[in-house]
Amino acid sequence: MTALQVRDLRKSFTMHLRGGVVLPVVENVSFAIEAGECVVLGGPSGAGKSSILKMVYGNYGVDSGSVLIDGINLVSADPRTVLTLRRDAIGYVSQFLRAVPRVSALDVVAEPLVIRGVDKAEAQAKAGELLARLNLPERLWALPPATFSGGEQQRVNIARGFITHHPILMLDEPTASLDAANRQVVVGMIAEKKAAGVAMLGIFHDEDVRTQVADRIIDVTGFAPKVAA
Ligand SMILES: Nc1ncnc2c1ncn2[C@@H]1O[C@H](COP(=O)(O)OP(=O)(O)OP(=O)(O)O)[C@@H](O)[C@H]1O
Repeated sequence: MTALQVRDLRKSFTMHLRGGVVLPVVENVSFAIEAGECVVLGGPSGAGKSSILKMVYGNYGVDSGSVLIDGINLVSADPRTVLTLRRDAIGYVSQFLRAVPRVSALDVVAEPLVIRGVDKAEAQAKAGELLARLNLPERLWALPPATFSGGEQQRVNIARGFITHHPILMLDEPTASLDAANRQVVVGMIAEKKAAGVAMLGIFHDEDVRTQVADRIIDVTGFAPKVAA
């Protein structure tokens, strides 16, 4: 079953502070992701991997093209529909945690479940399970993550992104700051999402992780804009 269909996306950036210079980034971006499949975007730095991920999630506007989820085109959907899709259909695990002051790591992780109406104690229990699995020392759970190390913050972020069940999940370098042991924990968590039928689109710079998780690698240099003759 196709979970996500991307058709003919094109993106350029207009540099308004640079006399309106237009920088084309990608064009003709088309691919589909099946339920239970993990597709990884590959290609050199600056080729447009992050831009594609952000377009698919609706964070970046596009020049043209469509992103279809459940028959809805996220690119042209109104903001309320985009929010509904993000609540129910498509999740995003970013590379960095947006730490909220005074909220404990446990509650940062539990929050997406609480927002969806899960009982707070139950959500915290699930959050604790994930943090334990990701080897975040229990003494840190009650503290706000603002002062945590890069790898600790990333693990809080991963736990927060994986605690809900979205049928589609964007993974933006979720293992970038992790040590080898925790990278393997994340590889295992991704395998479980696959088994649960989740369709994933990700960026992984770590080659070892990439080979373990990717069912298919899309080289985004194939979407480089053709220079006008
Ligand atoms: N907000 C922006 N404004 C202007 N140009 C941008 C913006 N975001 C990205 N770009 C440009 O678009 C191109 C693609 O960037 P992008 O971050 O998508 O590449 P990437 O393949 O993810 O790179 P990396 O592997 O280094 O993260 C780059 O040339 C970058 O300078």
